[in-house]
Amino acid sequence: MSKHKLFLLRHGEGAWIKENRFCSWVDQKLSEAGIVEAQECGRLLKEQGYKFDRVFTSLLSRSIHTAWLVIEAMGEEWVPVTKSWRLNERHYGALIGLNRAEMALNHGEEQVKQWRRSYDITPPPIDESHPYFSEIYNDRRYSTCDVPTEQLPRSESLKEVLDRLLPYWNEVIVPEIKSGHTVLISAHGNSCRALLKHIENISAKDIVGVTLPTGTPVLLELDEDLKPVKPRQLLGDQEKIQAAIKKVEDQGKVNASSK
Ligand SMILES: O=C(OP(=O)(O)O)[C@H](O)COP(=O)(O)O
Repeated sequence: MSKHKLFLLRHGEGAWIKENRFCSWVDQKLSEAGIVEAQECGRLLKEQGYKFDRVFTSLLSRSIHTAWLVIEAMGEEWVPVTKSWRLNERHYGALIGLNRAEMALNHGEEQVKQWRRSYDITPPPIDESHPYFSEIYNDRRYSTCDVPTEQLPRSESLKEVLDRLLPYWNEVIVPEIKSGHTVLISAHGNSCRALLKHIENISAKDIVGVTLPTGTPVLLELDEDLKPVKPRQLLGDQEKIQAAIKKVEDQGKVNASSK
């Protein structure tokens, strides 16, 4: 029987989604469309009668703004919001800022798919010569983390995302859920995929086929041990959701719309 409801949300569209660039730890804001997506998401959740007691976000503005817009649209701005780097998007290393369609042209679509969706392939690391290195590592927010800046990732596979996320999940989020609180996690495509892999016990092979669109809440109904009691539900118009998933998948093809 379902005892707990947990909501995972990939933030609304970010500015670089239009440009088809790997965004990752670069702090791009929501686009105009992303703002609307987050507001519509909040309205949908309200209409369906859901309420949150705790909200968790990454340290990246797009996940924080999405959370704010959602709870504002629900008329629930008072709900506590807690932020951690451990919910940040996967660190895409040297791929940060690159265009996916150009990458597919240069390295092949299959290689780009492996970089994007495989479980244990780590992209090449970012180094000091990378155009976004200092913007990321000199940002004041990363001096507040529970590890020194030098120990923050320089590139991550999905497995490595799960490794850094799990302590936070187990020590901070799980106790909130078990105490009876309904939790929204407003995070990113791959930090949500890592968490889904863990909660739903998805195999390394099958996680390759899991893609999350922006601004679409994923409802997980869990038993007292936080095991799913039914398949995950992506809330909203199912046709639009399927089209949005395909659009994300197609970003890694040579003929993707924005190059
Ligand atoms: O920043 C990113 O994800 P986000 O938009 O969920 O924060 C990544 O660049 C997503 O890229 P991917 O869909 O190729 O894994």
